[in-house]
Amino acid sequence: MIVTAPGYHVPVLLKESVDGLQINPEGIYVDVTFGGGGHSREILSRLGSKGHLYSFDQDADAEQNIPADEQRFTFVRSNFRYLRNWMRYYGVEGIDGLLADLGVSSHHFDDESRGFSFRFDAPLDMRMNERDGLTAADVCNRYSEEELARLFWLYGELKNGRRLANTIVRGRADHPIATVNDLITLVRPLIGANREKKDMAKVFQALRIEVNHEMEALHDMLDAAISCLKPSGRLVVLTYHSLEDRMVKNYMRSGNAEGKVEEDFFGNRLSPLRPVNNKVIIPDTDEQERNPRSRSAKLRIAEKVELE
Ligand SMILES: C[S@@+](CC[C@H](N)C(=O)[O-])C[C@H]1O[C@@H](n2cnc3c(N)ncnc32)[C@H](O)[C@@H]1O
Repeated sequence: MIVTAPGYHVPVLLKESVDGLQINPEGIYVDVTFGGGGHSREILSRLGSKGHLYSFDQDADAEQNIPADEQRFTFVRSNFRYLRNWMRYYGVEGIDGLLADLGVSSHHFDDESRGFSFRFDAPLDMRMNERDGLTAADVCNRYSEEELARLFWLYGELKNGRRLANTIVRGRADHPIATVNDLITLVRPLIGANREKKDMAKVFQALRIEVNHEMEALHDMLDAAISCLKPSGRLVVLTYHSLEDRMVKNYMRSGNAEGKVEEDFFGNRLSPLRPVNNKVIIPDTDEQERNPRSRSAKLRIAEKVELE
């Protein structure tokens, strides 16, 4: 039976993603995005007494979902970009599979106090790890117009990124941006009423990705995953926007973010990973209806190749 943390987060493509790990009951697995623990609990349900699961989350709130399974489960309160160091710390020489379910959880969007959602007024924070780094308000107040335009364009895919950036820079000169409502008041006039929800979500997504350095962390984690996986070990990744999906796709095909495939003298491909599903897996209409937050999900699976 599949058990999930009620109210915290509904896991996406739960069966398909955990099936993708091809679990060996005695193997060592890593869930780098523990959240509500839905995927972790499903992995644990398929492990025997000698298997082990290490689950990462940088957000303290996730700790409330830690299962009582000390023998087979270790929670790592850290950014997943430090995966390799943590595996070394725990004396793990190779892992049989890694699952990543990227981004934030429903808990983040539903928490009225953390500034992830434009539905609630709160300090404009958006840090998953509240112990570290710039808040979204700091980004809005300190970044240059050029830097703001780049992040709205790149991480929000907003065509009017330049105008948004210019409006923020002019607005903050009168009144520093501190809260969700400060930001909404400034940018709302630039967003068409018929697209308000969609475009506001993109503005917030862009800031969240920047605040949490999500692309850089993903890059570092994928490099670390390649070096930690045993031959035939599985890499399973769920993404929610096109930039991160492109990076995952490139890594799975070529072992690097650029998608550049190295070849040996004879023209054989030298990629450390082999995609298992050439066609991306997405939630069916039933899951999309049950869980609207699954709508943008894309699942990719790859296997570590033993290079000679
Ligand atoms: C989409 S949720 C995962 C939900 C989980 N699969 C479940 O079934 O409940 C993503 C989680 O990963 C965490 N996270 C995102 N980026 C992270 C990073 N770079 N390092 C550690 N945790 C991260 C977030 O705090 C969030 O709790």
